[in-house]
Amino acid sequence: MDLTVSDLTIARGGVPVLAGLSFVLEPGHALILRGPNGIGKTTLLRTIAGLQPPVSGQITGAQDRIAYAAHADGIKPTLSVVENLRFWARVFGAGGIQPALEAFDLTTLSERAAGSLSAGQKRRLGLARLLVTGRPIWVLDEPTVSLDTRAVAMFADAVRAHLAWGGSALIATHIDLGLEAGVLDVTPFKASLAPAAGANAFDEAFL
Ligand SMILES: Nc1ncnc2c1ncn2[C@@H]1O[C@H](COP(=O)(O)OP(=O)(O)OP(=O)(O)O)[C@@H](O)[C@H]1O
Repeated sequence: MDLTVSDLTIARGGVPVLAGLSFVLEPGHALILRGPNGIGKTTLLRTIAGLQPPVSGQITGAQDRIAYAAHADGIKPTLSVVENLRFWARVFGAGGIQPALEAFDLTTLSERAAGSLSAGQKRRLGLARLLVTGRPIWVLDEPTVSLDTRAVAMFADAVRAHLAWGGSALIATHIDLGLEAGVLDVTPFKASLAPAAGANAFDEAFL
């Protein structure tokens, strides 16, 4: 099933950031989300993931089908690497823990407390989590932060395998992942700014 976004307007802190955005993401395809800092990429991904409502417009095909990886890794520091994956597999009712460990070269770290991992290792665990969700649409916000060249290649391989399985991915990134993917540049959808008072509003829900 496609993920379809129609005439979407989104806001952050009460200020519209993007307006009139429409696109379709089909199974087996990836879209790279591009645009300058602060334009609203994270806001768009959060809206598609259902963490905030749109101001207007429609999102269809997203319900219970999205695995979202935000800037934060979302890992449980006191659980081991393998316990983290078991936890997420149980939350999503899926599995495939061993392949997830292997895909991100985490097998030798599987009994380590996640809180004791390096930043790049934590990021690999956060991404391995995607594989145990069983969810078809990956929505990823700067997934390669802290990753070295080898880990970026592991991640790109995992995305390719996901697409080959019939999944899809929407990825905000500033680097070239070497994927066959479309580009969604949101720069033309920048909304005109609301009055200055609105622009200063702080939205705690984003923390
Ligand atoms: N907690 C907040 N409350 C209100 N406004 C915020 C908050 N956090 C960010 N903003 C503003 O919302 C706008 C959109 O931010 P967003 O994080 O979606 O941009 P982005 O395109 O993902 O940026 P980047 O490339 O820097 O990650 C920016 O102008 C930002 O200053």
